[in-house]
Amino acid sequence: MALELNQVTKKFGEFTAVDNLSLAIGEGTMYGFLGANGAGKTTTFRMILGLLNATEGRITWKGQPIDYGTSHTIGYLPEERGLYPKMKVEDQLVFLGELRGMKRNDAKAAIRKWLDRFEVPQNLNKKVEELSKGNQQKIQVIAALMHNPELVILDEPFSGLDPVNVEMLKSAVKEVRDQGATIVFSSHRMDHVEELCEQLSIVHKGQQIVEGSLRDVKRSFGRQNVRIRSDYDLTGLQSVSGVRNASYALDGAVFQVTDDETAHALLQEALNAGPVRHFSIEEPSLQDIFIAKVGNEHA
Ligand SMILES: Nc1ncnc2c1ncn2[C@@H]1O[C@H](COP(=O)(O)OP(=O)(O)OP(=O)(O)O)[C@@H](O)[C@H]1O
Repeated sequence: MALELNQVTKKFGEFTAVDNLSLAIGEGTMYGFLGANGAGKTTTFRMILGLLNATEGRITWKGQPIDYGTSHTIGYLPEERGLYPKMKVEDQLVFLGELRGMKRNDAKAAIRKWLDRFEVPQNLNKKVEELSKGNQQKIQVIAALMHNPELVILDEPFSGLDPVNVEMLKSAVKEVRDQGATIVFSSHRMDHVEELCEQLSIVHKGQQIVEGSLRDVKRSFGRQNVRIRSDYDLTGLQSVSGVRNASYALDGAVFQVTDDETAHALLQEALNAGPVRHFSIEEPSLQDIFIAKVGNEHA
């Protein structure tokens, strides 16, 4: 495994922010790190990067602890974005690239390539404070990727981006992964994680409560969704035995069930109410799993 966390704990005084966390992340994979606010994601990232010391446990990248010597092979998008508002985009990125061991001309070429890629070449000589929040975010993403890092850690990379920019960033991140980088990112958006990640963890109050491949996580959840569309009243169906949860929309309802018999009983009841326009049994979404595991109050 490329990145390994072995029984890592972080305490701030008496408070345990990360509790006995173990992760094994394969080289060239994309890993989703999920959790509600305060779950311990940023603290974990800071420990991986060596910005915080773990209270207990061991963290290695390709078998070695991450330190100053390896830091140029790592790209980090921090949650609290930290650009200098008065500095021009190019000067700022050249400075950050040089800090990561790039030659000036290589940095300049990479900056132009990435600004084109993110469709903002006109921002090269603008001050950061002149840019919109989303465009500042693109600059910070470029700072994390421009030196072709082997390990990329992205803390909430999609927050604050509009849907077009989200797609642009997703495809850039996939490309970086396809070129061999290992990518770990946190997100509150389950759909992004479903789309991008082979493996994932859900942490809750510092503890890992779910871990594995997307497929295994879904299978082991043991529930499926029954979707029914009908113009007739379906509200009585939530009392069908075996229904765990029901949500209603204008054109129908979704019921969480644990077995096929309940699904068929739901179909029968719906047909008793009137014609059914759509019936399907679907695997649970990551959102369903997150809410069931972490609780509605954090969704
Ligand atoms: N330096 C610190 N001193 C004391 N407590 C801290 C410190 N840094 C983080 N914490 C606490 O540790 C817990 C985990 O915080 P962390 O920032 O890692 O959560 P997170 O999962 O990244 O949350 P979010 O999704 O809101 O960014 C929180 O309760 C936070 O208040």
